[in-house]
Amino acid sequence: MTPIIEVRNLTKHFGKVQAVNGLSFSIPKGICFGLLGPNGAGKTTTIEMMEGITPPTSGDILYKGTRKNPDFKQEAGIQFQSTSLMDYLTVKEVLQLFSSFYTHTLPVASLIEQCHLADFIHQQAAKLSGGQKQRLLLALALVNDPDILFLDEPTTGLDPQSRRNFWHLINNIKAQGKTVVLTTHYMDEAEQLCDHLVIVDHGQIIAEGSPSELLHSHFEHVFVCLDQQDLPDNFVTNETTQTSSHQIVIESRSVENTLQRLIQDGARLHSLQVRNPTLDDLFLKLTGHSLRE
Ligand SMILES: Nc1ncnc2c1ncn2[C@@H]1O[C@H](COP(=O)(O)OP(=O)(O)OP(=O)(O)O)[C@@H](O)[C@H]1O
Repeated sequence: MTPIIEVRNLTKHFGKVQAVNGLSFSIPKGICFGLLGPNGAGKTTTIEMMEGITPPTSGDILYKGTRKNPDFKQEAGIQFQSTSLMDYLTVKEVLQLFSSFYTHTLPVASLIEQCHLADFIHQQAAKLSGGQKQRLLLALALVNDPDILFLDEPTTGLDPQSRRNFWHLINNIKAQGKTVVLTTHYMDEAEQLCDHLVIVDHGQIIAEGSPSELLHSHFEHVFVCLDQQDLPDNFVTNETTQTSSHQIVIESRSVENTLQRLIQDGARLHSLQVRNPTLDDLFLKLTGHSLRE
């Protein structure tokens, strides 16, 4: 089946800065596709080129198999990283205003219900909390009932509860068969929402696949973590260890064997944690630095 978006050898220079450096990927219809990378990796520039906001320096972007598809503007919904709203309008008035820009729209009542806006429809946009504003921006991106929804770092700055609420809304949108393209630097967001991920650093793809494929193909072990002070001075292991601040992280292929040896060697286990590798660990392994740096 023709991908809904296909990107070929995309580059973008801003003067001497090479923001995007030869990206190629395809987005099948109906999935949640994520661009994951640290600040400055080129995510916003890439999504804005797909949205048609920023012209590429070189490369091609095909929508439903063609370069210039006149339907794109009617069929795409965009939530920018930051948007200025008419602060003196109420939530309902903003929704009505944006609806007037399109010929085909979803009923305002349905947007209010889908994005959980009912409790503050008469509130001025300026008075919304961070989470409420993001839900309004999501509703505005859905006004034209888009086939494809672009979300640029949609939960940056939100508290954990608001982020989870937002993820719930995105999963409902996915369940309607819409394609979602999002950028994020949160590995948990990528793991929760994305069916397929492209991990970018310095404008280039460093890994690609579903979150579970990526983790299974790069890691055969789990992490056994202990406070440094709980290990005996003479502790030696043939497993790979990393030290992060005051913690020792042992890459263990058998938790049972690692624990047995720790006990034999007289380690104290009260700070023990066993955890699976994350996308942040993968990023660290591939680039030598953390997603959060
Ligand atoms: N309009 C511009 N003019 C000059 N440089 C730019 C411009 N837009 C982006 N850049 C540079 O291009 C690089 C990629 O920026 P981009 O915003 O795409 O990264 P990002 O991954 O989205 O980061 P963030 O998560 O911080 O938004 C950065 O070095 C940035 O400074």
